[in-house]
Amino acid sequence: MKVTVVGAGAVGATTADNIARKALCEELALLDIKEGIAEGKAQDISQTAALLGFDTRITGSTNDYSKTAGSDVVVITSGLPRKPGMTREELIGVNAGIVKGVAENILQYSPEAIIIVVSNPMDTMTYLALQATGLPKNRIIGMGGALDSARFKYQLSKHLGASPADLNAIVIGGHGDTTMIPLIRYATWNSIPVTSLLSAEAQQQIVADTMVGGATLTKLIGTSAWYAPGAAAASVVQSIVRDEKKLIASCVSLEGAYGQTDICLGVPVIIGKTGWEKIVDYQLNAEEQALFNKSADAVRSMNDVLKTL
Ligand SMILES: NC(=O)C1=CN([C@@H]2O[C@H](COP(=O)(O)OP(=O)(O)OC[C@H]3O[C@@H](n4cnc5c(N)ncnc54)[C@H](O)[C@@H]3O)[C@@H](O)[C@H]2O)C=CC1
Ligand SMILES: O=C([O-])CC(=O)C(=O)O
Repeated sequence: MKVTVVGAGAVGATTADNIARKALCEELALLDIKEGIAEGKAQDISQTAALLGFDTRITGSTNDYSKTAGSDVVVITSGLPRKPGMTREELIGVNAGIVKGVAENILQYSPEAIIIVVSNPMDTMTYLALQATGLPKNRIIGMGGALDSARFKYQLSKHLGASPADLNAIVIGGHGDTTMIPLIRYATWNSIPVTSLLSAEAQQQIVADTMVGGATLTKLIGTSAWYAPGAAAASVVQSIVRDEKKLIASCVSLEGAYGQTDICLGVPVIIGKTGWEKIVDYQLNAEEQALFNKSADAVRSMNDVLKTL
């Protein structure tokens, strides 16, 4: 099994580190456009092998796509992160060109790869990757829901004084400050609905804090987060390479599911060795469906911006 991570910055390197620690593949290729960074980080992560006990062979290259040849899974993290005060959507102008170019280069050397898109604005970048590569829709997965659902569990765990591992909770919709939909009605602690354990006020606070999870960290750190994003991207890789068939909220092409077409948006999907294998219908109520439609409208207007670039 071979995995490539494009972009050896904060998120890309953390994704690679998680993949290596878990020995998810035999070969791991890191690639970046900036001279030396992928080679350096590949060496640095490789030097943890003796300490952590993994055998994954890790290579780094400066924009040499031949080194990525034959990858089964490719994670695209290349592109600008936001600064405090910015939205993810403001990154579209620079990141669209980067993601399109990277996706095309990847395809030349790894025509069978499953592509995981991380770069922001992620929903639109996933749509762009699908259009640019023309790959079957099941092989393009946008990573956002895995991270947002983990953040939702973090917020719930704080309010409940519970272990995040005892929580089941999912965020669908767009990966944006105002487009995310934490499905609190479906969230449970050890199978008990959290709605029966938390006040209405606490529930509202948890949903609101989850939605601005990325913005909150960007303000604190000065650039956007990488530990949870890297772990989340690696969890999607894991479900593919181990054919786990985990249910992970992910941004995928919708052709009627959840009432939407011609868009990539976050929905619960089963992820296995062929990519995203099926969409699970959570039977949204009228209020949730209205939020989903609003989220789709916002993402669709970002997708329209692609035509103007
Ligand atoms: N979908 C999600 O849940 C998340 C998405 N992100 C997004 O991931 C992206 C990366 O974030 P960070 O790693 O923090 O940024 P970073 O600036 O640390 O790393 C980005 C890397 O991409 C490289 N790069 C730029 N153009 C390239 C090209 N054409 N080919 C190859 N490499 C290229 C840069 O040299 C840099 O090393 C951002 O767009 C950020 O908004 C970040 C966190 C979560
Ligand atoms: O907030 C950002 O810009 C990066 C990101 O997508 C996240 O951490 O959720």
